[in-house]
Amino acid sequence: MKQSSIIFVALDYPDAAHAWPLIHQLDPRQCGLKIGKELFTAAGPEFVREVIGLGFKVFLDLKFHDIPNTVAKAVRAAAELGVWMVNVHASGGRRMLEAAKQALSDLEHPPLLIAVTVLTSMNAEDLAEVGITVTPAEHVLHLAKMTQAAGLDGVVCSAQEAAMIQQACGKDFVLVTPGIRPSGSEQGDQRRVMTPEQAAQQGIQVLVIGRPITQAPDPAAALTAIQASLTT
Ligand SMILES: O=c1ccn([C@@H]2O[C@H](COP(=O)(O)O)[C@@H](O)[C@H]2O)c(=O)[nH]1
Repeated sequence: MKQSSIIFVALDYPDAAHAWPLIHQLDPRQCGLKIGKELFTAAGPEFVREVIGLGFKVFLDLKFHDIPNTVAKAVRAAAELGVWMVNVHASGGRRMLEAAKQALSDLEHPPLLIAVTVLTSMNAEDLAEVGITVTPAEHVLHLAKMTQAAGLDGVVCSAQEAAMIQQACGKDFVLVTPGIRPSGSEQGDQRRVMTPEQAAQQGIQVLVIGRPITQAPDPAAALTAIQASLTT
């Protein structure tokens, strides 16, 4: 049986004041919250603690990408905030991934540590421009295998790559998929996309959804409709 997917709402808002109206309409038993670079830079760690205090699982999506020592310290600081999941860029390399993992090794309840493979906004042309001439899927698979070998819990990828990664890394390896677009919704800057229904059918553990919810006239209703579509 496929396990059920949990939706993390990407709170891509300019500050806490813009985020709270939606948060107050959400139920921590129904969804998690993703706090990324924009909101974290504006609202800071105290906002993260407040949201966790309300009972929400928080995915701190800061995509650390730096030298191993710096990333290890950043991941540790994120864990001490009490977040449920934190991420780094797999392209930081094996030693960076291992240092990040090691930084959490003495914690009784460490957050899930995952690595971004290829951003869902990138297609083959984008990759070629940065000197990567294999297909996005090939590069994703390479980075996913390296991430698993370094001991991390999973990867961020497109839902389009889920089956391939599950086959190579097993079903317990956590897949986190942004680039989720209900049919008819705007793709925007995303390039490797899939509908929520198709993604949920793949047994993906975490679906990250931002603008299709946050830019909807009634964001809470948009989330409810997407959740309902996953179970029908
Ligand atoms: O490869 C990646 C990694 C992270 N993201 C983040 O997910 C959300 C997606 O938002 P949408 O509005 O649904 O496009 C956003 O916060 C990104 O920073 C990603 O899209 N792709």
